[in-house]
Amino acid sequence: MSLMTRERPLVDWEWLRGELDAHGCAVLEGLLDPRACAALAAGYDAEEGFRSRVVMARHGFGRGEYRYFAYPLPEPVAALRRALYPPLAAVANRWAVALGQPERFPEEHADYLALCHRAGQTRPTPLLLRYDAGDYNCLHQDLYGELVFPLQVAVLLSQPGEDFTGGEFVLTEQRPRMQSRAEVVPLRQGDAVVFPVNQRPVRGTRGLYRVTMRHGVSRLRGGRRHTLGIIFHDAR
Ligand SMILES: O=C(O)CCC(=O)C(=O)O
Ligand SMILES: [Fe+2]
Repeated sequence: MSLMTRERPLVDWEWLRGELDAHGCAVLEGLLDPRACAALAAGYDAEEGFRSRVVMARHGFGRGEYRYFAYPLPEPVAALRRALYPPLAAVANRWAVALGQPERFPEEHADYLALCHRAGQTRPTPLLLRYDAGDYNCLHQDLYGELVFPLQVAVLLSQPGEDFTGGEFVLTEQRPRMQSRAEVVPLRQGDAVVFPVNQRPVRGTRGLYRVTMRHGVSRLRGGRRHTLGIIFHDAR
């Protein structure tokens, strides 16, 4: 999949960088078309292609379930992971400099994965999530080892209002010695939200400071909601 057509870039990376710096998150509208969304969501029930299934209530993660894809990832998922990584790595590197962190991220995802694999993080992290009425996802961070790529993406595969109600994507930002700030991200089917895994730099009146981010999903009031999660580091 190419995120750039000759006529029009599918993603305005300049704009995205500005949104991420200013607000910590950004929405890529219509990243997947409804057919691609439906095909991915229907794949949730496939017998093969996944390495594990997690029932959230069993772990205190919330209510609902998810499945981690196995390698090789389905082509649309692999293509998205590959295509979204380079521009996000540029943001990640700027953030690392701003936060005074020593790590730098290679330009290509294959090279970053090689680092993960060398560090023993070899299991794929892209996942499909499924929520039914009453389900929710507690605020969390998707950390799976020492190596953390600081941005991740979630694509809403279902149509709000039609397939489900409630179930909003929520981000919280915990500021040092201050009260936390919440953000609800409105998404339509096929929209992707880009957000920080763990921390991000915020420009305050007295310089840069570091905030801790968490994400989750509010309770579904009805219907069924599927999401595709794209995390760029692999898991131990
Ligand atoms: O279902 C959602 O919108 C959130 C999914 C999630 O937690 C993730 O992709 O890491
Ligand atoms: Fe998550």
